[in-house]
Amino acid sequence: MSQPEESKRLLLVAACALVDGDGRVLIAQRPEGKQLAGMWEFPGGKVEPGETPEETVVRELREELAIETKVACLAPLTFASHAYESFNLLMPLFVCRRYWGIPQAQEGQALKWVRPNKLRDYPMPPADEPLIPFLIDLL
Ligand SMILES: Nc1nc2c([nH]c(=O)n2[C@H]2C[C@H](O)[C@@H](COP(=O)(O)OP(=O)(O)OP(=O)(O)O)O2)c(=O)[nH]1
Repeated sequence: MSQPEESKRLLLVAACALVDGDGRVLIAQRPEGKQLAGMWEFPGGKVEPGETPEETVVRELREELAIETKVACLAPLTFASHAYESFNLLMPLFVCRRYWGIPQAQEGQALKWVRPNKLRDYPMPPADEPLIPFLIDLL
């Protein structure tokens, strides 16, 4: 049964558009068995207690993609706010153009570098759709 509106929790997730030298952004496919499986998303994850969203992105890029970056290399672009059935998502989206290493999927997820105007060819979580025009404008 879905939760009543007023008891839905607010989930803070920090995500990152990693940009390469050609102005393409990296998306990752959510693995089978997870919520929203098969959808293409921006790397990131839940902000853990005591973390800033920027620290979350640095950690998640290391865990998911084995690349290193720094808080100072993250620029805020926009945010997603979406009411999912069981929680309300608030997701700042950062842009990162400076990082060390070559992204390699650490959790079996498929990865793709995509031009922002092609992002609509990939099914993304509903929260992500409003983010696409900001990336098209930027890149
Ligand atoms: N990383 C990321 N998450 C997104 C995007 N769009 C979107 O709706 N989400 C949602 C999916 C999840 O409910 C939540 C991210 O949680 P997560 O990836 O850390 O955690 P998860 O559900 O995979 O579960 P777990 O790793 O904690 O087991 O945010 C996106 O572009 N990137």
